[in-house]
Amino acid sequence: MLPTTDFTTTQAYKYLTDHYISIVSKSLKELFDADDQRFNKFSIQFEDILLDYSKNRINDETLALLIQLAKECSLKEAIEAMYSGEKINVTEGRPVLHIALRNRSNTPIYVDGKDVMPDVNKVLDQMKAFSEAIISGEWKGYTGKAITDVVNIGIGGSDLGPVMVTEALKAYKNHLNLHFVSNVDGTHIVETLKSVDPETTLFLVASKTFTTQETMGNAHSARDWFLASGATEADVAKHFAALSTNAAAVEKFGIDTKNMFEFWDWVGGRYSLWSAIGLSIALSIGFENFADLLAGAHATDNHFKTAEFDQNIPVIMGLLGIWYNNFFEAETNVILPYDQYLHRFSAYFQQGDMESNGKHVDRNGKDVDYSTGPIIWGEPGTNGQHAFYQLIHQGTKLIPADFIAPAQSHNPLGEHHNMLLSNFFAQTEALMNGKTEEVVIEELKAAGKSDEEIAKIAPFKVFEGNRPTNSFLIKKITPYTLGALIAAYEHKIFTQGIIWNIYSFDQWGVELGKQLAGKILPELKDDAEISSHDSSTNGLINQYKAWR
Ligand SMILES: O=P(O)(O)OC[C@H]1O[C@H](O)[C@H](O)[C@@H](O)[C@@H]1O
Repeated sequence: MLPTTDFTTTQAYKYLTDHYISIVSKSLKELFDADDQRFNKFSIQFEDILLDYSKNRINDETLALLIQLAKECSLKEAIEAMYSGEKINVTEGRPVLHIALRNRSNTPIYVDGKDVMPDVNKVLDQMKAFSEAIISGEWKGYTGKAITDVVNIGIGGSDLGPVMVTEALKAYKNHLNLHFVSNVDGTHIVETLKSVDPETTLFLVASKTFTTQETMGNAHSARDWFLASGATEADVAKHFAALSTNAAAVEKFGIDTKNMFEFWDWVGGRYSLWSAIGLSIALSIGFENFADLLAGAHATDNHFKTAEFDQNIPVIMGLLGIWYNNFFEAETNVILPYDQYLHRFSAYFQQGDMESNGKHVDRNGKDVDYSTGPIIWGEPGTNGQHAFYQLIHQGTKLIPADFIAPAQSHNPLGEHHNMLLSNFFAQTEALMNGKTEEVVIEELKAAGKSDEEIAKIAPFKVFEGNRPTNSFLIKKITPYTLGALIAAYEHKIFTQGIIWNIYSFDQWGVELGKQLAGKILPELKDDAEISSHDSSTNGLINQYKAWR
């Protein structure tokens, strides 16, 4: 079972509270001046990933105390509990085993006394055979033509992972055109169907529960569109496959269970890209590349389980996040990939992190009196620099930032990659060092400004710096390194959830809105005036009825 320690009652937390006072008065620049070994000390290389975390507001003592905190919160035991298939998702009564989906060494993992690996491998074999048949053109649509387009219909965890990874690995893409429909807004499916041909399109209905309103709505509309093209019910089997844990609902929908790719309730939706939900990834980049993605994640799983905490990338990421969240009172964490292919990476971890650790009740069922999961956001560099970096550099909020960049580009083009990386290096340096008033004055003098002009403008040009960053330099974004990176972020979330003493693998907070939407939907059927809600909701519904 997971520990239930309140981390604010640990010795380490008390020491960290005092230690914070000594660190907060020091600038990063001073910390670097005081220790020429910072980079060597505070960086970790794992496989082809280098994490430099030296530009954080820490010193040796901070790190030692944070590691002590992890130990006092029994992080090691919690990792063991997850990996051994204990039902650590207590509120849903399930184990948490996305690690089993990428367990390429096939060591047995038991759930209720049964090794899950044979079933995992069976579905992987099914995905391999299916994706190869589609990619090679051996699989034919109902008029005998090969498949050219794949439409994944899913939302949340059944959409964001496949979207993020297929975009991130576009350089490995084959001839198939991938489309993703998630929003219940009819625009999404209508616009997608405009660009595909029913004779050559494969629909993947991706839903863990196979009850999600949006996905079921879109899947029904896709099937209606398919049948309206002249295809028959018998043709559905050639054009629809299901990725789900719910065989009964798949059958009820009319998808042949031969075309169903199964996964299990111990896979959380936001951790499911490694499961059958990743079929669109395997179709887009081929099964071997998908297997490499799993292998990269497996390498990180082993690293997380076995590396000492001071050499453990997910543990360090998690602890630094706690340092800022709970001592510096930072509210957000920005993720900034300097790689256009990674443009959905931050959006993916908005769900991964915020749905996991956006909780205010601890594992004892009590309200917490400390801050838990941060707000995750971000966009690729360099675009973000020209949009919101102003606030990161000169705003009033402390925003710890993760910078991610590949050393090798898939698209070497003239000086582009050096230009991109020069920005990547420059930003973390600028955030750390800032720019003093003296330097600003020097610059203005050199530009020929008068003393009066300088006095007027100088304050606005000062950067206080001292803004913390992590830098991930990755040799190249390959399926393997991407798998390793995603898994590192996943385990960072786990680390933080354990220390905050919350359950990271349920998501009750998304239910209320769904329930209420279910009540309101029948009220929208006719034009009768509504008075069953508060005045705001009534007013909005009635105006909607008047205008529609
Ligand atoms: O895969 P599904 O069962 O369709 O669920 C799709 C998504 O919807 C839910 O509301 C959850 O918040 C997500 O965690 C989940 O990924």
